[in-house]
Amino acid sequence: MLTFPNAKLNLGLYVTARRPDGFHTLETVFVPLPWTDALELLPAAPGQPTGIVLTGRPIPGAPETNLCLRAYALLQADFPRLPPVQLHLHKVVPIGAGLGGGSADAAFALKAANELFGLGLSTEALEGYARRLGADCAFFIQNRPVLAGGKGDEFEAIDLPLAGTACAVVYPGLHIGTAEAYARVAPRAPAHPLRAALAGPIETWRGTVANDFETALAPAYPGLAAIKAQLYAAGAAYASLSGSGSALYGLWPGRAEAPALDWPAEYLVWRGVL
Ligand SMILES: C[C@](O)(CO)[C@H](O)COP(=O)(O)OP(=O)(O)OC[C@H]1O[C@@H](n2ccc(N)nc2=O)[C@H](O)[C@@H]1O
Ligand SMILES: Nc1ncnc2c1ncn2[C@@H]1O[C@H](COP(=O)(O)OP(=O)(O)OP(=O)(O)O)[C@@H](O)[C@H]1O
Repeated sequence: MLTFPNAKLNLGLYVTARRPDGFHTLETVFVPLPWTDALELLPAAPGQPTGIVLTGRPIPGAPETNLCLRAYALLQADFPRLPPVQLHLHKVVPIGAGLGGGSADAAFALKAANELFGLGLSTEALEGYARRLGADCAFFIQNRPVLAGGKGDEFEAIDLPLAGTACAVVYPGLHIGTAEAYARVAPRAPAHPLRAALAGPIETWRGTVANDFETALAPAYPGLAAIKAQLYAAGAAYASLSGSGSALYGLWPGRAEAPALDWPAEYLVWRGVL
């Protein structure tokens, strides 16, 4: 079975408190971003153990630690008759970008195994497995816009005026580790509750919708603010860091496509429509 795990963007992100277990509570909105990896899951050849072939963008760490294998191992612990599988992950989405790429791969591996082997797991059950793999991971099970609370894994539906909005995502080649980014944030209550702020036209979000990681990361990564300024200079109605960075995005409602800007050659840029 061939799937295309997509990335996500965060619209607003408030780190509201530090929890006793070291994680943080969030208020954020997740939206799917159609920048995708490719992930194939097939029964392994007879006599072969479970394995993964990795192509595309290099992934730090040993292949055995890949989140897709960890996802399949979780299912095998509860379904001992699941056969060995051969996974092929072609990595496209940048890593350490705040785009949730690794989490998406793991969630899509769970969904593919559920379907291929007829496990009959409900959406809630799949989200339960996903939560054990990463805070972001459960979002990718339903993969539709949500207002998220808790660790970023408790969801409420939200309607957003985004359909047809042109978008550019800019990854400046900096790998910002998620734990490192959280360690730099001072938790606080949101200045503007997110659901109400996002109910306004996109043009108003600049004054009302913020990502707490932007200020927290600014001293160590001064180049991020310059990218955001370039997106606004190019006419974006709204621009922000996604998640814990280092990718930033701009939104151009009512335009067929985002402008092609003159970014340094080492940057990765995705342009498309949400
Ligand atoms: C920054 C976001 O992308 C926003 O959507 C996510 O919160 C990150 O979620 P994720 O990559 O799935 O994170 P995990 O793999 O679960 O956790 C990585 C590390 O990030 C920190 N972490 C993560 C999520 C959270 N709510 N609080 C945290 O403090 C913890 O130090 C944790 O050890
Ligand atoms: N399939 C995968 N894709 C990406 N990273 C993976 C994968 N499996 C395991 N990893 C590990 O997870 C780390 C990336 O996690 P990190 O949280 O920084 O980035 P991300 O998952 O790409 O997106 P985000 O920054 O939004 O969480 C990598 O350094 C790598 O060691």
